[in-house]
Amino acid sequence: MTEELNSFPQVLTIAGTDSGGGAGIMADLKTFQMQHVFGTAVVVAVTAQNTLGVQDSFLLPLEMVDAQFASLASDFKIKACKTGMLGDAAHVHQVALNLQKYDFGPVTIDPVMVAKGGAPLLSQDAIATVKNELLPLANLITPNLPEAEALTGIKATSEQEYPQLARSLQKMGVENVLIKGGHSNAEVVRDYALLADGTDFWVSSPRTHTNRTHGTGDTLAAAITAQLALGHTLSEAIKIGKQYVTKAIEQTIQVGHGHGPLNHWVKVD
Ligand SMILES: Nc1ncnc2c1ncn2[C@@H]1O[C@H](COP(=O)(O)OP(=O)(O)O)[C@@H](O)[C@H]1O
Ligand SMILES: Cc1ncc(COP(=O)(O)O)c(N)n1
Repeated sequence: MTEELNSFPQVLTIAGTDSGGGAGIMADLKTFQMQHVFGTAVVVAVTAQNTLGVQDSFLLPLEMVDAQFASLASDFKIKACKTGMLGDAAHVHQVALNLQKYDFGPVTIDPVMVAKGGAPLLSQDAIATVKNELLPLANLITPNLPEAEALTGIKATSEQEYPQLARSLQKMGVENVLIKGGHSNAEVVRDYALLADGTDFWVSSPRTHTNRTHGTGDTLAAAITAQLALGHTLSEAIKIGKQYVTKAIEQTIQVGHGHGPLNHWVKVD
C-alpha cells in the first residue's frame, strides 16, 4: 500500500483491557472513535473488571506484547500513541524497548498505578522502571496527584505545588507534563500543564459531584493523543481533551452499580 492510501490518522493505545468497558483500552478506543482517528491497541494486561472493582487480572506473555507491536509496525502508520496500565517492571521494560524500536509518533504516558476502586494496576517495584526507562521516551506525561507524588516523592497538599511536581518530572526527562487535579478537594477541578519551552497554563472545569468517574484519566490522555494525530499543537490538544472529558463526566449515563463509566458519545467542538 502506498503511503497516500495509508494516510487516515492512526493512533495506538498500549494498556490493559477493562471487561466493564469504562476504563483502559475500552475507554481509549471509544475516545479515539469519537475524535475520528483510527484506534489500534497493544494489549499488555487483561482485567476482569466492572464498575464495582477489579476482580482479577492477567499480564500477557512478553512475546505476545512484542508480537502485537511488530504486527502494527509492519502495516500501520501510527501518528501518536499512549500508554496506560502496564502491570509490572518486566512489562514496562518490554514496552520501553518496543517504543525505542518503532516510531509511533509522540508518546503520551498515563502512569496508571491504582484503579479508582483501589486495586493495584502497577507493581511497586515497577515505579523505578517507569522513571528510568519510560519517562525519557515520553512527549507528555499525565499523572494524577497520587501518581505525581509516587514518581517525584513530593507531597502535594495544594495547587500551589503542581508547578513544582511538574518541574521535577521534567527533570526526569519528560518534555511536557500535565498534572491532573481530579483527586483534589477543590470545587473547580484544575489541571496544570508545563510545556517543554517552559510555558505553562491551567485548564479548569467545575467539579461534577458524582462517583461516575471510571476511566477519566484514560479518556483525557486518549483524547489528547487523538488530537495530536489530527495535527493540533500540544496545548490545543490538552484544551480539547479537557473539554471532552469534562462533558463526558457532566452528561452522565447510568451503567453498572459502582464507579460508573463516562458518556463517550459527547461531542467535542
Ligand atoms: N469530578 C470531576 N469533575 C470534573 N472533572 C473531573 C472530575 N474528576 C476528574 N476530572 C477531570 O478528569 C481528568 C482526569 O483526572 P483524574 O481523575 O485526576 O485522573 P485519573 O483518572 O488518572 O485518576 C482531569 O482532566 C480532571 O480534571
Ligand atoms: C485496565 C485499566 N486501565 C486503567 C484503569 C484506571 O481507570 P480508573 O482510575 O478510572 O479506575 C483501570 N481501572 N483499568
